[in-house]
Amino acid sequence: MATSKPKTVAFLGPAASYSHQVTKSAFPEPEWELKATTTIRDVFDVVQAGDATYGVVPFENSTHGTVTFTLDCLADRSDTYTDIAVCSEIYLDVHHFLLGKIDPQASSSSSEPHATSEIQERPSKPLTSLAHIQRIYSHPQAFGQSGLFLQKYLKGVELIDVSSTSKAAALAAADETGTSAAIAGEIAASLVDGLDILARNVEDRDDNTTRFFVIYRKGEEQQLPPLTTTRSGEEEGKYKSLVSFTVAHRTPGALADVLDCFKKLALNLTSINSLPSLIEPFQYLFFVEFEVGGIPGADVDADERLRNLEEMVRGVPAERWRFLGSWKDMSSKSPRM
Ligand SMILES: O=C(O)C(=O)Cc1ccccc1
Repeated sequence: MATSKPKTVAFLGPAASYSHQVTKSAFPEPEWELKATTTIRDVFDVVQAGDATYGVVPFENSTHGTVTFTLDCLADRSDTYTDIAVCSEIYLDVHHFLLGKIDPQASSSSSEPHATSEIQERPSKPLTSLAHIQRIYSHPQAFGQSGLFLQKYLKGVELIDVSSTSKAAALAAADETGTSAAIAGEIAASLVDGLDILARNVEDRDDNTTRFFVIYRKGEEQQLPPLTTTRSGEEEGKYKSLVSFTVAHRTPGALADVLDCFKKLALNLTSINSLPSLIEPFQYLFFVEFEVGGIPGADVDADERLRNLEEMVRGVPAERWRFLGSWKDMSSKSPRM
């Protein structure tokens, strides 16, 4: 079958978001055409519609936890994304900056040079006075990862959630009063005109890391995305899979019975999440991510383990069981930067 479609990858934009940074590193241009969307849901829509071969979405952060917008789309409680699955993961070290305009009233003595010591003090000190800042824009994840800094230096200042950190940077730059700031990445500071760096590394922890998923449409001829380089250079393959399901709401031990299937098949769990099922109040849809060992689709043992799991959970039973993909474990790896 001839494929005339351009190789497009959708990501949460605008340019200079963390999603853009990670997408560029894994899907270099001009080989890949990158398509910025306004929301995470748009990424799912574009991939489901077949208008992009892949989509890149943030899934979880080491400091602040699951990105609920992404989990909500994966939950797909209205059966809109029935063809979407995860085929890859990418880890990104995330260091946030406070960007805005330096207060022209601030005396120059208040602007301390930034000490680049090896062990950074947390929360890090602002580079200049922040007394003029009245509002801060950012993605809710970035606010959640920078709580110590905000609490110490910007207590009581209005925090405004927006769709991405790069959108936040654009909004702060557009405020001519100079009283708005954004929490965004260093790349936003250089790509968005008219912003000064007011503070560096405002994240609560130095090891702040976000894991992104690469999604695709099942059944499409899948050209695997380019492999990311490894921190240690090794290419040994452990694979992970993700499933979602509900269990009988009023049966004691129903969730334990499903989890017991993973135990019996020696499938090590790597994450568990839940969201309201929207079937009835306080019933939950569960997401279980687990190690499968070899390459699903190419390794007989891995395929058999997945088949056995599917069979076993049917007898327990798990309801609304959905297989959301398998991919190579990149937890010790980073994208090309
Ligand atoms: O808003 C962005 O830049 C994103 O790509 C989402 C996000 C926000 C905070 C940390 C990592 C990803």
